[in-house]
Amino acid sequence: MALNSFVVNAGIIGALLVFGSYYVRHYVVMWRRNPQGLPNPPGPRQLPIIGNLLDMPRKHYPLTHTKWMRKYGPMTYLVAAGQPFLVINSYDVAKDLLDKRGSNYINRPRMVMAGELSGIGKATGMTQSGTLWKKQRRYLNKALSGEPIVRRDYSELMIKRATILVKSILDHPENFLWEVKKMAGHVVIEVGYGAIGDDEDGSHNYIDMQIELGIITAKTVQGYWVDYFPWLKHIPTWFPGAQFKRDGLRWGKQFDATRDYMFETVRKRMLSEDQGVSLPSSFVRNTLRDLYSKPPPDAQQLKEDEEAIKCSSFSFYRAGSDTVESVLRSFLLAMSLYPEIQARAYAEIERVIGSCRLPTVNDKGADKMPYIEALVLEAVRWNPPTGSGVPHVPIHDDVYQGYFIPKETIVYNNVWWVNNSTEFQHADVLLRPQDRQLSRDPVYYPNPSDFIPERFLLADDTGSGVTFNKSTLDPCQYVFGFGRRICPGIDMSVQEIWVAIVFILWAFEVKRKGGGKWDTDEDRFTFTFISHTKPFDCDLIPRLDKAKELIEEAYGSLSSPERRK
Ligand code: HEM
Repeated sequence: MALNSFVVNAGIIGALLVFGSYYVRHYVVMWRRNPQGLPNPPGPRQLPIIGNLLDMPRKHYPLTHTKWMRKYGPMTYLVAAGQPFLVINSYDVAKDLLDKRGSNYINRPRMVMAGELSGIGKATGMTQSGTLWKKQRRYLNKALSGEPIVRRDYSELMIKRATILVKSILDHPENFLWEVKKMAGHVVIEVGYGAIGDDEDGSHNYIDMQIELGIITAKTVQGYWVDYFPWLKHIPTWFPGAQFKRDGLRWGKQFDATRDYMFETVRKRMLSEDQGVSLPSSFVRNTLRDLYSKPPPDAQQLKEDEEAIKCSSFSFYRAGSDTVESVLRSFLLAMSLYPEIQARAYAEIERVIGSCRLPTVNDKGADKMPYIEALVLEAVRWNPPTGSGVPHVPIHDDVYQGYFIPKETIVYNNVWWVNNSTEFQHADVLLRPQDRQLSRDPVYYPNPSDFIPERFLLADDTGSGVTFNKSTLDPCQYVFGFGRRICPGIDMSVQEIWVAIVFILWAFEVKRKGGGKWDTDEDRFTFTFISHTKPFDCDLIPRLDKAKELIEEAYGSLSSPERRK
């Protein structure tokens, strides 16, 4: 008994000493770097020794960030275990800091568990700024820059994948959510690697591997003590309590093995292409071909470029699937909850495309189908996939609106907030008009929790239709992030979401099935790192026999590996 209480007391004292040393070090460093004594932005009161450790959310970040917004205004500042955090709750502040001062707010947080132990840090989105990251961005930007390039290079593939999606739902309507997940995964896998699995022995199914890695990623970013106390990563794996390290190293090996396998498979086949083996176009094949046709002057640079291609192709795989799936799930849930909106969208599809041909990307455009264009934006806004953004980190100290923001602060930007106009007026801090908020701002989006594509439309002068309303804030301006780290996949995502939505509505009527409570945002969405709808059920009822025939015909003309489901 006495020994037990000694161990407990020693543990508590040890923890207090560790926290205390971080706390003291943080304030000494701040005092030295901020000689004018400028205040930090407002935030919850910091307790001695542990700072704001108890205030830090472990889940539902966007909801907690929104609460802080009501209390502290456009910026909330916290310190936990010596690590400063800033939550931006305003579009204009995000533009000022992350866009206009983008060369400063360019880094990512040091995530010891996810980045260093588990190897996820090799993904473009986690790589710190520097030569490797710049090279990765250059390759990604070249492959994805601009709507015309996306339309030219990826439309055919997206139409093929949407055809397979509709065919799969026709065959197994009960699996519609799984089929949507697969489509989102298959598009990026095929763009990246030209195949959705290893065709030689069929033993590597890339989508299963992707789902496994997704589960691991979700575990690693949950917040481990080692993220607060990086020295913990040096404790030996056999040490009691070092399970996190054993897990991290195991997961890291799995990440590396998957990344290497997928890259090397394409590279080896590409090198034998000249001997008559033909290989489908893909990001890895095309960028490696360009690289090998004009190799850099020295072997070291060549190695760096190969590494950059390997990591950036893996980013398609990791960053471009869950996010698109999230928007498509939001769209399906909305269609089941708002049948009158679905009817309006289908009327436009029927008028422009009809039932005698498949949709094509040539049907896309605010001049051709403005309602569908608005529907896509509303699906993106309704539940932004990364509600609290992906954190940025400044490399230098900064002063903004009289507040001191230390370098290495972890900066979240909350693109979500739940509110309604009454609550807005009663907010503890009155927001100035220029501190515009994001997806749930009643000033920008009246009745923000409702799914209303019309908010992006105006009745046109002739009264015969609608035109696009350019004065409504386009959610793509914030949902895809800010500054130098902005998502390189915006055009690709918007086009892919458009193709999937049009194919689904053209082929099916989405009907609500089952009960459940779907009234509020909290009833509908998970607010996890990638926020999805909660599981829901609906019937997808085929609209027309002719549509079914056209899909069967298009599907029949695909080769067998493409049809592999
Ligand atoms: C609806 C779909 C998508 C959403 C909502 C989304 C959102 C985001 C956001 C918020 C960021 C962080 C930006 C920042 O730091 O400010 C990001 C980064 C990134 N996204 Fe996307 N994304 C989507 C689809 C895609 C696709 C299809 C790709 C694949 C090509 C992709 C590749 C990336 C990469 C590589 C980064 C890291 C960029 C960097 O750190 O330099 N994303 N995305």
